[in-house]
Amino acid sequence: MAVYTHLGAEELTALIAQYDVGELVSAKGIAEGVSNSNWLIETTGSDSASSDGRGARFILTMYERRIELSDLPFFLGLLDHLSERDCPVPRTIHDLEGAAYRLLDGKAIALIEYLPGVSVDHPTPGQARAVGEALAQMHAASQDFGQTRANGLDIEGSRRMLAECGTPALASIDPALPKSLEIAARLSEDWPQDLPRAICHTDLFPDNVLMLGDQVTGMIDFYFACEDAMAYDLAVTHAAWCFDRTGEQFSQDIGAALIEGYESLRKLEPRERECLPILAQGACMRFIASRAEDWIETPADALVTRKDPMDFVRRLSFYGKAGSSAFAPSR
Ligand SMILES: Nc1ncnc2c1ncn2[C@@H]1O[C@H](COP(=O)(O)OP(=O)(O)O)[C@@H](O)[C@H]1O
Ligand SMILES: N[C@@H](CCOP(=O)(O)O)C(=O)O
Repeated sequence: MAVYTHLGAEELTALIAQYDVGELVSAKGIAEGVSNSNWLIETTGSDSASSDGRGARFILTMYERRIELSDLPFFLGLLDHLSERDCPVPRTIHDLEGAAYRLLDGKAIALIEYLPGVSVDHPTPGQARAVGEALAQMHAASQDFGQTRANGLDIEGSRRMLAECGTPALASIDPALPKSLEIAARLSEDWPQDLPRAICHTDLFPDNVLMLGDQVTGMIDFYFACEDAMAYDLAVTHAAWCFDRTGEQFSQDIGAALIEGYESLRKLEPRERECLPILAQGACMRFIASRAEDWIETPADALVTRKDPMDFVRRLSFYGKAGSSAFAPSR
């Protein structure tokens, strides 16, 4: 689930009245997601690409965890920048005073364009190809964004987050988990610093991509977006799309299609290709760290499905053993 905060009908009606989107018709809490509270909002207005004669639909997001208020102009401005450049990204709906976000009881909220599509559980090579292409399009479109944000969960940030969990707490999740600390230290020492950069999504999992058939209709959840190496973003997406949920089964075909789609718009430099194995291991480390921290900090009775860090320990081990063969074209 991800509705952490209850908003009453009166509160929602008053909130929607602050936007030029018509009157509130309905608001339904959205179960998916883990970080923020989200509602699907319907209004009497028609100011939305998704309007189908029944009114207009929007996503209302209340920012709950891991998001600094000072980063919101970057995230919401990025949505507008990318959607203006025809990337499949929802735009931010600004309020009557032009503000991209508002505060409600001390929490930030934003109204976001609703995009059609569904998240796939078992992607096909055609879908992976489209995702690779959409990622490359986003990297190109972000070049003139003009704002930047550091990656707080880069390899050193991930190593620190994991270390702060403490060995006993990590071992209580799984006895094999503390070993990741040593690997994180090694990756941090060897991390490449010379790769071409752009604004990256850094969390482009299947549940953050909306699709209709083989078409990407929406890339959402840009709340980890930051400046980093473009090949790192591709490596994150590879780790997120090319395995079954638990990380036991790797699909060479999905990986090859993803990279082929990316390279149809932006060819990787030889140095970027050479670094893919270490970048993918760093990507796994980032999700091991955040999942371990969430696992330890989430109360056992919270209505949130905790994600297992071991799913990414398995991927990490795969990338460590496979090296560059994990990124080879399909046979
Ligand atoms: N712009 C959008 N258009 C359509 N559905 C969306 C949009 N944004 C979010 N959603 C829906 O809300 C769910 C949760 O959103 P997400 O941003 O991933 O939340 P969280 O940050 O909590 O992970 C998504 O899985 C999707 O179903
Ligand atoms: N994709 C990450 C978790 C981040 O959560 P999101 O719902 O905000 O995408 C993971 O799988 O660990």
